[in-house]
Amino acid sequence: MFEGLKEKLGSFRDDAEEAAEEAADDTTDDTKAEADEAAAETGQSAEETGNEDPSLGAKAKSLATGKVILDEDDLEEPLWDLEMALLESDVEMSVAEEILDTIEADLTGERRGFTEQTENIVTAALRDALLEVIDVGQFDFDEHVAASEKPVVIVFTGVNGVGKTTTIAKLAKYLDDRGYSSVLANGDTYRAGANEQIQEHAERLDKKLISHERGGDPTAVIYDAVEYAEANDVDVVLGDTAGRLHTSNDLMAQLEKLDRIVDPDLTIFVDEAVAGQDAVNRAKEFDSAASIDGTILTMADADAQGGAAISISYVTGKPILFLGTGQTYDDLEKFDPETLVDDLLGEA
Ligand SMILES: Nc1nc2c(ncn2[C@@H]2O[C@H](COP(=O)(O)OP(=O)(O)OP(=O)(O)O)[C@@H](O)[C@H]2O)c(=O)[nH]1
Repeated sequence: MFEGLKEKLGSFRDDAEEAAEEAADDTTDDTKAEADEAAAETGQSAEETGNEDPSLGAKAKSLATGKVILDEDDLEEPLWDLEMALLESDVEMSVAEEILDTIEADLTGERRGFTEQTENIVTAALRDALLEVIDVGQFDFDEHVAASEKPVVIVFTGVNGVGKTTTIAKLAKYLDDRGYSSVLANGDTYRAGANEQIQEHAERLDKKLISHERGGDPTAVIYDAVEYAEANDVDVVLGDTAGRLHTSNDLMAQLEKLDRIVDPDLTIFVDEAVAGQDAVNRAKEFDSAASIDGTILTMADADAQGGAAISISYVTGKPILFLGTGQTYDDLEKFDPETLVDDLLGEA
């Protein structure tokens, strides 16, 4: 998962560390030269005079503890390369800029005190920068379900063909494993074959499916599912919707009606990690049309770039809740920003 991105982050780390070492050498040389000069003037050694320039002395000394790091010029090239690498990985422009700003602020000047090796300092800056954009509005899905009044109604939105149906089935299994019953509802009354497709999953998972004829009203389907859940003590309603984005008015009208009549607890946007920047753009559009509460990215297992995973939370202001990591029902990983960042930095 995200191998290409890991490699690029690794290259930045190497380059930034090298730049840090070079800057450290320069500073040490400067300090030594100043001290030697002062010693030559008095005919004593620098240690004897105690005459080392206090600021340079402090700077050189701090290199051992890693307190003063670099100035902007030292970092210009590695940061430029990192920006290009992030954009190549389909990271959204504003997200790439935020990452660079955080790294620069962390590594230059004395904004933070470090007590470790250069390697750790660069890694810490990268970690901070990644978390800054990925860890946005994160909430615990399991806790949310536990704390919500039952039935919890979760509606899924997003364009067709991104694995939405499989994701709903995976989530039914996920909930099952945690002791929650669920009912599936096919609010995608638009697409031919949608009922049959979700029915197959429902049968395999031994779940009830509520569906209407093709062309029916999606809100009515989900409403029926809520009634079914209430009557049968079912904990969670998982409702698919048609992912049409022909005009956002269509979508808005559909979701406004859903909001008014069913009032879902969560609206989750589903898209493919592999779609990169397209997924990020769609997330923005769906969020402005439907005000999403979070995202599930499918096909993360097939995505080397990681651009969508890095960008979507920052761009929408809503967290990623799960990653789809394969084709079986168990291939759904709860999203944890720290775990992702550890993985990206090879620290998992
Ligand atoms: N490798 C991988 N395959 C997935 C993942 N999620 C879904 N798939 C596969 O993608 C294919 C399409 O998934 P479906 O759920 O049927 O999605 P769809 O019918 O194309 O479209 P929607 O349900 O409308 O999104 C299926 O073969 C799924 O097994 C995932 O996270 N990783």
